[in-house]
Order: sequence, then structure tokens, then C-alpha cells
Amino acid sequence: MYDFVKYQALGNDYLVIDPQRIDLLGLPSTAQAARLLCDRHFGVGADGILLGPVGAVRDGEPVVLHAFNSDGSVCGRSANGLRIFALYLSQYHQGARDVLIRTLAGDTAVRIEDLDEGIARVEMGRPTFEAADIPAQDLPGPVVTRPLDVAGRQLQVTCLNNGNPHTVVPLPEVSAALAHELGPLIAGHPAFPERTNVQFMRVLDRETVEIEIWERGAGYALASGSSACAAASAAHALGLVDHAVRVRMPGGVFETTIDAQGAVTLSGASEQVAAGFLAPRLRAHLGLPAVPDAPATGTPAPHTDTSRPTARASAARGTAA
Ligand SMILES: N[C@H](CCC[C@H](N)C(=O)O)C(=O)O
Repeated sequence: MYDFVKYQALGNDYLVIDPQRIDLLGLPSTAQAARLLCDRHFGVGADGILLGPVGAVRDGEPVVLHAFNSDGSVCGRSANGLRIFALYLSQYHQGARDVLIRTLAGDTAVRIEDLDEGIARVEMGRPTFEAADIPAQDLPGPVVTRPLDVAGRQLQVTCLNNGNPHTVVPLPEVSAALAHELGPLIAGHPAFPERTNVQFMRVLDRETVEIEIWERGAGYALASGSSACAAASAAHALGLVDHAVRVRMPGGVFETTIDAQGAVTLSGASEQVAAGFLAPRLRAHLGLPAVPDAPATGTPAPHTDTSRPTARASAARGTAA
């Protein structure tokens, strides 16, 4: 069993860690350990960690997943994380094509549509725009087109919660520079007591939006599943798009659908990019016990896992375009 398996979905990367191998929740500081593992200079590097399955996997019962952002904070529900975790289950745990995953934000159904291409669909349900549920304060709910002062600029924002909080800022032009400039100010704005993910959105036509993302707890992101869903939901609530919305991000394109009740699904590819072991010194630094099959000096350990992954998303960038 590996210490971690790394996946990416349009450039949004996650480490999947089996708690039986690395008991992150049992460490004195889970947040600190998650932060170090996600650190791109001193650790392995990722936008977040998917820790699961937590507890036994039983037929007919949801599989429990805990997720962390790269700053060590807890991530309620990650749409890419769920799709990646479903793929991981099918590659390493003989998971079914349809799986129900239990997150802190509730149970979510994921279907693997094409294992070879790594394509999975996640049912994100109906978001809430109510201020109390986002949570957002001093923005009377529903928070649709409300003014928000950000560093002397008055922006019109639409906020929602689809498992985690999002603030969508429709603008005539969006850019990575703008996301870096305003993203952290909105994510940490006092109006959002639990912080917020931020999407700067340009609506291109009734089926297409373009977003730049600043993720709560992870910063600038090339793509994000729940952000794509949030942008589609906000554009739909504003009457700017119809029921099938293509969301373009720097990392590529996701397809979303919104049903008559407002429930959102997202489909797209993800792929495994690496699997490996932590060096013994890093394990020790994290407070983890040594394991017999980890490579001691950087020499790869013999591969003992027979369930070799088969799925690869071909040309993940722009696959769903
Ligand atoms: N990348 C994730 C979203 C992470 C959300 C996280 N930043 C939080 O709000 O805790 C996704 O694909 O949905």
C-alpha cells in the first residue's frame, strides 16, 4: 500500500491518503501535517488531501471521506475531490461504478462514467443562496446581486453554499491577476465568517461561462469542481444561462447541468499522476511510525499492490471542451 496516490483534475491536484497507512486524524496536529504534505516546496505538494476510506467499507453503506485544504483547514465538500476519490476507490478498493461518499457536508453520489478516461459525474445537489446557510453576514439573504465593499471597490456579488461557501463576482473581463488581487480580500472578508471560495465570472453565452478562481484554504486554483458548479448556479440564478453550462477555467472545461429544481451535476476527467512513499525522515517529522515497506534511501520499494490503476484521462486539459 502506498503512502499517497496523487491525482489531478484539470490541474486541481489532491493526495489520496488511506488512514490505515497514515492516521492523519490521530496526529496531534492534523492541520499542520496536512499543510506540510500539501506544501509544494517542503512536502509532496497538492491543493488538498483526501483522507479515506475512514472506517470500514461496507456494501450498501456510504464510504466516509475527510478532506483538507492545502492550508490545513477542513474542506466540507470538494467536487473534484469526490470524483477523484471515486476513481481511487475503483482503482484500489474494487469500488463500484456508483458510489455514495459521506463528507462533512453530507452524502454525495458519484458515478464513474468512463473508467479508462477517468470521467466521473458528481451530484452536487441544490445550493442555498440564504445568507444564514452560506454563511454571510450583513448581506440580507438570498444573496443574489448584493453590494460588497472590497478595498474601496463596490462589487456586486452572488453567494451560495453547495457544500462549501462560494462568492461569484460577475464581471465583463476576468484574469488571473484580478483573482490574485481581489481573491484573498474577498475570501477573508468579514462578511464571510467561515471564509469563502471566490469565482470571478465572465458570461460568454447562455451555455458558457469563464471563471478565475481563488479557493478558500488553497489560493489560486487552475480549476475547481465546486467552483464550476457555483458559477453555473449563480449565472442560472441571475437568468444568464440555461440548463447546461460549460465552465471554462485556466485548467480546462467542466460540463455542468442544472435541473428544474436547481440541482447541479458536474462531469469531467481526472487522472492519477503519481503514487509513492514519504521518506522516513518526513514520516518521523510528522510523528508517524516507521513502516517496513517504505524505501529507506530513495530506492523505490518493490511494487506489491496488484490492483494496478488502469484509468488514465487522455489529454485532461480541455477534455470536456
Ligand atoms: N477544489 C474543490 C473545492 C475545494 C473547496 C475548498 N477550498 C473549501 O471551501 O474548503 C472542488 O473541486 O470542489
